[in-house]
Amino acid sequence: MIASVTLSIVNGCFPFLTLWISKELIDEVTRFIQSDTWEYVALVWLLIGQFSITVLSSLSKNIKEYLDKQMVYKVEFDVQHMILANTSSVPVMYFDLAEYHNHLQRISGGGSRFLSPVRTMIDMFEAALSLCSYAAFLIVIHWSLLLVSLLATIPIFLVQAKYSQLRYRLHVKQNPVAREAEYYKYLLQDRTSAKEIRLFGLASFFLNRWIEKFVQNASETLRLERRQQGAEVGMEAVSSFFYMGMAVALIWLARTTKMSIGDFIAIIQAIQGTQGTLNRISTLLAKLYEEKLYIKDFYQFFEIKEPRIEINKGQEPFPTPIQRGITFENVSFRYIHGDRDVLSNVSFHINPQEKIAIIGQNGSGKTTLIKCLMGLYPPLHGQIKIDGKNIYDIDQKQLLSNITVIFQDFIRYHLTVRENIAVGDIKRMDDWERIQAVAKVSGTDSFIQQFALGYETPLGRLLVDGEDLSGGQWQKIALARALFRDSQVVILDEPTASLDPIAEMEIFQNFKLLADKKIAIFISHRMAASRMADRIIVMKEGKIVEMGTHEELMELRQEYYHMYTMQAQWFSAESEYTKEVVGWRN
Ligand SMILES: Nc1ncnc2c1ncn2[C@@H]1O[C@H](COP(=O)(O)OP(=O)(O)OP(=O)(O)O)[C@@H](O)[C@H]1O
Repeated sequence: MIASVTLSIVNGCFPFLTLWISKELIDEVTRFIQSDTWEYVALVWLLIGQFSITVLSSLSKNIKEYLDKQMVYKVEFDVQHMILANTSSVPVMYFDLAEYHNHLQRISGGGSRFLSPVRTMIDMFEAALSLCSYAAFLIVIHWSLLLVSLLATIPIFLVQAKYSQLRYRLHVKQNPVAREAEYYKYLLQDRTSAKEIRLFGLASFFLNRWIEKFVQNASETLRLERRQQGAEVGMEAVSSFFYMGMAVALIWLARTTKMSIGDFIAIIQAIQGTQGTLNRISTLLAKLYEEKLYIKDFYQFFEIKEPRIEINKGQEPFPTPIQRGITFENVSFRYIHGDRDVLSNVSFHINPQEKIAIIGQNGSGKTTLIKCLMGLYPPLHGQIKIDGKNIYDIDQKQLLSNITVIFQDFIRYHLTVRENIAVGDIKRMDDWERIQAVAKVSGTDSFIQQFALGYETPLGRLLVDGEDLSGGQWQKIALARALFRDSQVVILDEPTASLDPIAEMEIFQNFKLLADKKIAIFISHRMAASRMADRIIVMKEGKIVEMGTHEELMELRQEYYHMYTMQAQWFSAESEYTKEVVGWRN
């Protein structure tokens, strides 16, 4: 930036130098033509001088242009890097906060916000230079001329500063509406939503929503703009009034003193020049003020501290191998904006190498329980312990690397098959043998062999030649990824929801093998799968209502029994359900 500013000052000198050397050259050429002698040394030097100035001027201009571009990239890089470093490391709970997303969107304008004040300051520097020369001229005539010129600018500056602040406040207020508009735009542009938008004929519905939100923001902005323009006209009238007073005073001076017409015109021009420059400085100052607000907002984003979000600062190592197991002690949890406990007083213990199934109706808190175990969501009350150590005392990296989870909404990475599996343990990216082994166990290998590029086939539609997979095939890839990571605890949240019955059967047959010597937790709505577990936890409305083996729970004849028999009845020709459903056909 310093180099760029220096070069703009240097560039400003070149026109004077060019003018001067052209004048000298013309004089020298005239003298040379009229002279009888061949004295050409001075002429040659002047030509060399002109050549050098042209080259140097071009060099300096182009270096400055390059430096400016480099500055844009550097600032853009730093800004984006800071944002990405933040979004990829803040506690996951921040993503549940709408304010976080609003703030993120406000600052995502990029590096231009940072470069703009730099340009404004350079402009101000130039304006200040010309102001100095006008001011010097006016002070020589009378100091009051400069004072009145300064006073005349104050109203305009005040209006501009006020509206800069109003514009910033409006921007903050409009942010949620802008995000909403963005969402409707996304729905209308996104590949995955394209089918359903057409199926339900939602295009004009979302388009109208987008128009509504867009127009709402645009009309508010324009209303403010109109008010500002009106206020500026008023303030300019006030300034002109000052200047008119000065003009009258000058006319009176011209009449009563010996001021020449030339002096009078020069003073009027100096006053006009001062007025113009001061107005420009005032506009630039207001702009700088507005830019300051945005930059402050940018830095505030990185200082957000949500008191309700506990940061995991544990240092202790993860117990390896786990010897006593995992314990939930009276754990209660509530989402940050929630008004009820999603988990309440949950207590249970999992022994080393035990296989646990968690079942329960939709929304009963199964996934939330897993998110708490991973240390992503701190309990409101109670503790989660592994071998007696509170998970918040364990180093977070170690905790996460010892727990593998496949969530229902796992990521479908637009990477190659090999990379999709290997991201499960990025350090072992090149462990070919293991990649192939887990691909075989998860059932991925059989369909990968059909692709010409095999494991190097890009998946998804982002890359050229990318292959898209079916829901079940993606799920197999996710399963392979989880297996690739050799952790002590494996958690599968609805692992087989998209799998066909044969694949599901295979996965469950392999499950004991896959999770051998590990603690395994799986959440499933397929009641039959829960029979594989050593113990079953039944959840209802955030509480554990039953716990035991399949046989024990069946004997209890309560929640589990009802859920199990209800599903089993679908397959029994004698059951009431089957008779009713078959009855629909008749
Ligand atoms: N990020 C969140 N913010 C606020 N509430 C949430 C959030 N995630 C889940 N919930 C609420 O917490 C409750 C439990 O959700 P959870 O996902 O744990 O249920 P689940 O038992 O896994 O359900 P399913 O069987 O449908 O997957 C639900 O009522 C849901 O509305």
